[in-house]
Amino acid sequence: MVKIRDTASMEDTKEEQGNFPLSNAEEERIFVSIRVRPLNERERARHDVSDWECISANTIKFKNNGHAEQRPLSMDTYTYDRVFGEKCNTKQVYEQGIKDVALSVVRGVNSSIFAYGQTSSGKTHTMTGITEYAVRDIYEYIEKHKEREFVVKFSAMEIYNEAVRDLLNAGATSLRILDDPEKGTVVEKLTEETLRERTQLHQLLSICAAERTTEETAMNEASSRSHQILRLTVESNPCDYVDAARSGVLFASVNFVDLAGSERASQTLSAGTRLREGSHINRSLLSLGTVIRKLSKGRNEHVPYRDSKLTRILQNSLGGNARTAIICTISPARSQSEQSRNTLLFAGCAKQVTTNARVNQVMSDKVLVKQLQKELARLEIELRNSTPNTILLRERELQIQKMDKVIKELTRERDLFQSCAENRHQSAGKDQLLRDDKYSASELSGVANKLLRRTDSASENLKITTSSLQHNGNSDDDFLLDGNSPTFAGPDPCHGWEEMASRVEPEDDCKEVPCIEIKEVETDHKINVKSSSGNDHSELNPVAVDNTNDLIVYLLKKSNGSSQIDKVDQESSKHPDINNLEQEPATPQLKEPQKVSYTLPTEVERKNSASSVCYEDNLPESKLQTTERKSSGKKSSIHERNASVEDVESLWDSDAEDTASVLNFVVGMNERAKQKPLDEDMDDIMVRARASGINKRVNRVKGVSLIGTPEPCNFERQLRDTIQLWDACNIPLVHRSYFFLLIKGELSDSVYFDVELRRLSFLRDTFFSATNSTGHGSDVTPNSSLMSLNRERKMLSKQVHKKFSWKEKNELYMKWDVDLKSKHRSVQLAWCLWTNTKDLNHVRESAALVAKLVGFINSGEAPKKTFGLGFLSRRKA
Ligand SMILES: Nc1ncnc2c1ncn2[C@@H]1O[C@H](COP(=O)(O)OP(=O)(O)OP(=O)(O)O)[C@@H](O)[C@H]1O
Repeated sequence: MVKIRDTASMEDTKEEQGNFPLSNAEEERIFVSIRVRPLNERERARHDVSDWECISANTIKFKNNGHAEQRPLSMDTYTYDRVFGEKCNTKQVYEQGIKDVALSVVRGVNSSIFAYGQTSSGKTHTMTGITEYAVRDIYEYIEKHKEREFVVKFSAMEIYNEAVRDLLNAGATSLRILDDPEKGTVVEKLTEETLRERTQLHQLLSICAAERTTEETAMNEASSRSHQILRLTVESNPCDYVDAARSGVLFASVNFVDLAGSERASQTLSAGTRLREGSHINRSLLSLGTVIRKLSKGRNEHVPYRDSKLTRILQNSLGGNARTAIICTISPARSQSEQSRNTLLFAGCAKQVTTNARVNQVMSDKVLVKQLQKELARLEIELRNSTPNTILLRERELQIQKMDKVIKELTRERDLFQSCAENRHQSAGKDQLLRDDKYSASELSGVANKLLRRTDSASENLKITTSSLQHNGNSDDDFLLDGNSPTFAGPDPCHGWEEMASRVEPEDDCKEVPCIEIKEVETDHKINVKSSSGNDHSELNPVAVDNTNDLIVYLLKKSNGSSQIDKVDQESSKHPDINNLEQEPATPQLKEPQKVSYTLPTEVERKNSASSVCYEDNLPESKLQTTERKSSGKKSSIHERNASVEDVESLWDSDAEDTASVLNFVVGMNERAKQKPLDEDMDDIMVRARASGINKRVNRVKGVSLIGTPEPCNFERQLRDTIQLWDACNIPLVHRSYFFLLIKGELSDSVYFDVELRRLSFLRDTFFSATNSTGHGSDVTPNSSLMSLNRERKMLSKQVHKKFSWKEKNELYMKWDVDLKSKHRSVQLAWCLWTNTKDLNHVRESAALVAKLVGFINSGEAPKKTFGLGFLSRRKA
């Protein structure tokens, strides 16, 4: 449905549309007119008088003429759209209102013209003329507008006793009433008429008019007892003043309805067939009246259109999609006054009814198919033309997405570096102070770089081999492997960081940082000689022993015998705690030493003992001799001199405190033992050593040669095994750091190592045995451990990147700058990765821990090489 457009373009059609304004046709009242016929012959014969007078164009007045017997009417004037008196002809009735409604059909607007009134009031007489005029005007309009195509369909039906008959097909059965969603109520089996059938229509109308003329003479005897409907349906292409698509078809119909007489049955004095006819007529008219009355009230209540065939067929015309005009005909005779009054009341109700007419546009099947075909062709053309563009567009969208990603990544990096730059700028003052400090971050980071590089080369040789012992170079590049540094078989924890360190800040200065000497490591571990490896040392061959400790024990046993060792143990049990010697002044009275039985009962230890490479075992005899010569070159040869306090002091004062030197010393002691009992000299040595305040070295001497306290090789082995297991189990650096904080160079350290080794071996055997085939022990190579570290680092890196937002990371970096005083981004990042946590408090604690570690390392109290953060240590002054 398309609403009628209220535009100036409609003005040119007003002339032919008459007075009925189309612009207000969207919602309008039913056009109601009254026509009063003249008194007919019969009425005149009865000397009936006319009681109705049209006092204006739209007002009719009842003339009471002073007849006393006449029941007074409730009102005597009635106003309608138009009233036509006795002297008005049908053409005037048509021209003054009906024409405009009837011609709406050519513009696609439904219309209906009713004739309502009592029998013989002139309904048929009026409608016959109006239909003729309307059809004539419609055809004239069609002929006048040759630019438009019209299809006119004509049908005539009769509703008689609630049955619909086709008046143009006498033999047809009753017609069924169907509901069309687009065209409204239609009657099946419509007879189509074209312009060529115009003659037939006129013939029909002429016949009707002739019949009515005959009826006039017979009056009620020829009265129509049915409702006759002539329907003219017009299909056309849209006119200019309708806002409709050109491809649509206007579809409208005009109904000319000649109703049956509205008189009451009682007034007809009929019976039988007439009564039955009247009941049906009254039923239809009663329904029509009810519909009109309900519509006139304007309420949204149910309108009983389906109560009768008449109202059902005229549903659209009554308050629906149609313009409607009702001509109420009345007889002026006084004898018909009450009927006339009823008709006027009906007209008054009808006047209140509004309809909502619209232009009906219907897509015919042919037009619809054509339109769809056109649309399909257009879309196909568009698709063909747009295909390359679509592909190109998608490619460009992908490019844009990629560029967006790159831009975001670059923006992120830029922001990160900007924040770094700001942090550095803010801490410039602090940096200045740090530069003055020997422990400045830049120095540390530079040192870290260099150490990392060195560690890299060193890690390739980390397996303890004879060659590593042979290495005694003093060059800075090899300082990590010099004899003063504790060596271990595991991979360097720093190794995995070197790549990041060198990548992030390759320009860092590399400063030499000598390792903390091994002599600073307090190795006060006591070892129960008998349980060091579970071997029977009395049967040991010096070449076949597994480790240094076993070798020492073997040598001692060989020189002094088991009884001597037992004696030493007994003697040592009387000695005071060696740790107390540091705090207490030197005194010749020995305190009872703390006896800590260091047992290695675990399978891990036993495996290590069997698999770990022993310095001495792998030390070729020729090299050993070389070492001995070197030692003898510096100090008086132990082989040549018997061990004495001077020997011990000079030995520990010397820089050659490597394991080989210790072994040389032990060998010398062994040879000396062959000549003279050892206990006297050793007691003498101990007393004098304490007096000279070199208790650490005394402890070490004791550990090496007298009472079996932990000696360097054992400590190194524990450390090495621990680190290997750390690597094998991917133990985070934070744990390693905490562990090293426990190590204070005391006898109790062995307990920590023991527990740690047990725990790690359990972890490795339980969780890492399947994934890490190399496991722990000599199979762990630096390369494999490095790969493991890198894997762990990558894994943690992913986790950290997921866990930390950039804001958190920046906060973390800032915290690092403050706490660690390190601008070395790679160190910070590495720590961040290793800590593997999102809890910033924990990270801060870790940072504080690292700072503490750095201080710990710098103070010389920790074996820096054993720390993953050893490279952070400063150059010794
Ligand atoms: N305006 C008129 N001028 C002259 N004669 C008229 C007029 N109206 C009606 N008549 C005549 O009155 C007679 C009855 O008219 P008509 O048949 O049209 O009435 P009706 O309302 O159709 O009756 P029915 O309901 O019984 O069909 C006819 O002979 C007709 O010629």
